[in-house]
Amino acid sequence: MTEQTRDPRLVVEVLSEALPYIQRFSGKTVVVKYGGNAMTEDTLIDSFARDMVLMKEVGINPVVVHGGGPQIGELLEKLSIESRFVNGMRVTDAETMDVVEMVLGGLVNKGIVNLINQCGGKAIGLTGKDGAQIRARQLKVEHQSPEMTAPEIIDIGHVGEVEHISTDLIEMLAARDFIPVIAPIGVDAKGRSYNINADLVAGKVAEALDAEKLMLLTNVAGLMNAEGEVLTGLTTGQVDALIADGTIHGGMLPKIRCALDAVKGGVRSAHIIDGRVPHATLLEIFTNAGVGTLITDIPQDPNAG
Ligand SMILES: Nc1ncnc2c1ncn2[C@@H]1O[C@H](COP(=O)(O)OP(=O)(O)O)[C@@H](O)[C@H]1O
Ligand SMILES: CC(=O)N[C@@H](CCC(=O)OP(=O)(O)O)C(=O)O
Repeated sequence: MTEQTRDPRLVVEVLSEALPYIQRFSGKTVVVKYGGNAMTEDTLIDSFARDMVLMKEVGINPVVVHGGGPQIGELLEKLSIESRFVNGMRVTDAETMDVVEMVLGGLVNKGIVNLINQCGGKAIGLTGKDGAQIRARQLKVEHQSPEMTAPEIIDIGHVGEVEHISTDLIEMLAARDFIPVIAPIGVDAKGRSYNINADLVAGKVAEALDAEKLMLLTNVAGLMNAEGEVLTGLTTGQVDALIADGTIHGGMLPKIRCALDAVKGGVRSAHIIDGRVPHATLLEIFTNAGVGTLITDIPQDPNAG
């Protein structure tokens, strides 16, 4: 429907319906993880940027943590650098780390910042190196292939896990009406850079900020079972079983783990939602429509002791 044909009474009704949600979330922090797979269409990126600005305008504090896996893959391919993943993590040698830092900290980060600013917001782009806000250490990955009897610990290079998040820089910016946009690059005490999965960073940032919500935007309708049905309200035991039988694999592994960890760490709710749906984040915050997979708290497994 065009602006001219839209019934003004409907617009006012919709605005009025959003009032209780605006009141409920005003002053609260919402961490939005914007995945590289959800950034594929210009109109969707634009609607995402508008949503962040609208949230800020109604008094919510959005903090964006972005990915960019496909964009890193594209540049690596152009440079003829091979890339592979173990347990959803990119094996990152020194050469790959340089590309990761260029793509995430440069192209992708500044692209999102620019779009939010074009929509009338005040976005500031940062990596975890700014203010040393994402302290990281090397991630040791446990890997087991079918032919192995026991898992082995393997070194996948400059891949990090979050040791500590300093929130002062984010809080200072948010208090001055800026929207922080954070690239998932960490740094250790010796100044070494780490490539960290963006879901893991988003989860830790949400915990450190004591966020109301963590929204993980991706390119699927939510966490799905083998039949393709969206699952919601799962127990940790059910998640473990879905991982063991291979239903949850690849990029969904870090996503579900960080959602569970975030709610365990005090974030009120975590959502895995479809970034291909226009205005997915607003639908989640301002309406009753359930979008994607919701994780509120960790229900007790019936068989847990
Ligand atoms: N059980 C599952 N339900 C939904 N998606 C799954 C599942 N297991 C694996 N996936 C994969 O996880 C992908 C999302 O993770 P990822 O590619 O890292 O996205 P993003 O870039 O948004 O972080 C989906 O596109 C899908 O291919
Ligand atoms: C260690 C690791 O795998 N890091 C990711 C960082 C980007 C990311 O997480 O991007 P998406 O959210 O778009 O998947 C990578 O190199 O692709």
